[in-house]
Parts: sequence; structure tokens; C-alpha cells
Amino acid sequence: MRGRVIAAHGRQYIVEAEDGQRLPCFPRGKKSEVACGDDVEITQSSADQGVIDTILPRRSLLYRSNEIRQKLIAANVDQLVVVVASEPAFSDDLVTRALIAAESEDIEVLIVLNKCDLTEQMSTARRQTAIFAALGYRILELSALRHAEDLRPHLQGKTSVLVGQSGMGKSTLVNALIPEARAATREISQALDSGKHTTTHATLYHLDADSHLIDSPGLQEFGLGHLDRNEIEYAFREFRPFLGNCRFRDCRHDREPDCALRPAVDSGKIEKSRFATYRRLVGLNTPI
Ligand SMILES: Nc1nc2c(ncn2[C@@H]2O[C@H](COP(=O)(O)OP(=O)(O)OP(=O)(O)O)[C@@H](O)[C@H]2O)c(=O)[nH]1
Ligand SMILES: [Zn+2]
Repeated sequence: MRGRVIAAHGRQYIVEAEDGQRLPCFPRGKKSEVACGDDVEITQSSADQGVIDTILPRRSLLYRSNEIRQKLIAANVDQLVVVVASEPAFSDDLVTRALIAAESEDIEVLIVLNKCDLTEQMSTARRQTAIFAALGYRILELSALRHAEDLRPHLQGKTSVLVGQSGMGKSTLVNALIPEARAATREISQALDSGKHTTTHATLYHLDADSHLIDSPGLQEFGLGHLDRNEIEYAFREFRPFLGNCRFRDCRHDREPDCALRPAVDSGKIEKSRFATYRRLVGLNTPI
């Protein structure tokens, strides 16, 4: 049978078959490399359980990693929606990391600045999002409490994955756009027998026949250990015009002579906070 993974929690998955039937499934073998959003072939092993035999080719895979292991966030997504808010303060570093992960998989990006009803806190948040807007990333300001619907047209015809730090309003947004989300999450938790807090797994919701939204667990860290230095450099879109112009081909843009990137940082063409994230990502731990 063919189906799509609509919920992932550890090594347990729920697969929705083409006829709409949903079945809890385990992957064959020990290593679990299945992600929410994957198209899979399954074999039904009992009335209420199946085995995932094959993962069909993916058009994209979003993941994060540290030195020890990698966590698959979602597969076959077209768009990454990063939710930030006017309050509590959000981390530019985390946003940049999520954008780097998306760039490296050619996934479109939309940044949602939520809680725009908290007008007093908006100016600081806007200063932060302006950096990303200047790089060409789309920013959508909204209030999940008052007009979450503003997001819907941006999700049309795509599979999107929502990520965000805790407290940014991701759940509020999902619950407003998908009224049955709470019930679905409960049902999935029961089926997966997780008994844990309901947002620890990634879940795919259908908005319409060709628009889908994957809600992923809160992001407190976003390691990119799976990317090498060249991939990381390239994923910083504003670095691209300068790459290849340093004296040394393997320039790390640290203290090498005739580096093409450093003057761009010094003159403000490259934002310092972005360059700082780049340095952390490639393991340069000294101050700029
Ligand atoms: N003023 C205002 N508050 C909001 C808005 N959206 C969400 N909140 C509040 O922000 C708090 C956090 O919202 P959640 O939706 O639980 O945040 P979350 O990002 O899902 O956080 P986790 O569940 O920790 O991952 C709640 O108290 C919400 O009511 C908004 O548009 N305006
Ligand atoms: Zn350089």
C-alpha cells in the first residue's frame, strides 16, 4: 500500500493511505529515517498496525543535527514558515539557522511576525525582521489571535512546515487555521500511545486537497552539523557575490589576508549578526 506519513513521534508513525485510512506504523529495521511528510510503501501487519517498507524519493528534506545525531523535521516540503513574535524576544541566530537549513534544500521561506497587536513591542521585532527582509525574505505580520486567516493564502497549493521557538504562537496559529487540529493531535497521541505532551511530534494537516501544513515541535536549538563549510557559506545568500574572490580558495573568512568577505562585513554590506552566526556554524569561536 502507498501512503503518506502524517505524524512522526520517535520511531512511531501514522501513515495515511491513499484511500484515507490511517494506520500506526513502525519502520522496518532499527534505524528510523522516516520523516513526517514522507511518501512510503507499507505492509499492513495486523488490523491496527503496519510496517514501513520503503521511503519513496523525496523532493526535499528539512533537518537539523548536532555532532551526535540528526533529527528529521519534515520531508517533501515546499515552504518553511518561521514564526517569530514581538514578545517574547526571538533569536536572530535561530532564525538564520532555520533559513540556512531551508536554503540548503531549496525550500522557500516565509517569516511570520506574530502578535502584531502588541504594538509597543513591535518596533524592536521589526528591527530584527528588517534584516531578513533586506535579504529578500518575505515577512508577513499578523496576529494569530485576531486574524490568523492572513496566513492561509500563503499556504495555498504547497506543503509548508511551521517552525518556531516556544511561545511565538505557533499552536495558536495552527488551531485557528485548522479547527480540528486539537482533536486530531489528541487522536494521534492516543494512536501513537505516547501519553506525552501533545506537541512533541510533527503532524501534517490538510488545508485542502493540495495545501498541507506540518506542525513541528518547538525549536530551542537548530544544529547544522550535517552541512559542510561550503554549503553553509552558500546558504548565506548575501555572501554569494563575494565568494570566490578571497585570496585563498579555502579562506574561512577569519583572519586570512585579502579576504573578500571581511571588508563587506566592515562596511555593513553583510550584517554583523549574520556573520557571527556563520562563524559559530563553522566553528570559529573567537569574537569577530
Ligand atoms: N497578544 C497576542 N498573544 C498571542 C498571539 N498569538 C499567541 N499569543 C499568546 O502567546 C502565548 C504562546 O502561544 P502558543 O500558541 O502557545 O505558542 P507556541 O509557539 O505554540 O509555544 P509552545 O507551545 O511553547 O511551542 C499564548 O499565551 C498565546 O495566547 C497574538 O497574536 N497576540
Ligand atoms: Zn574570505
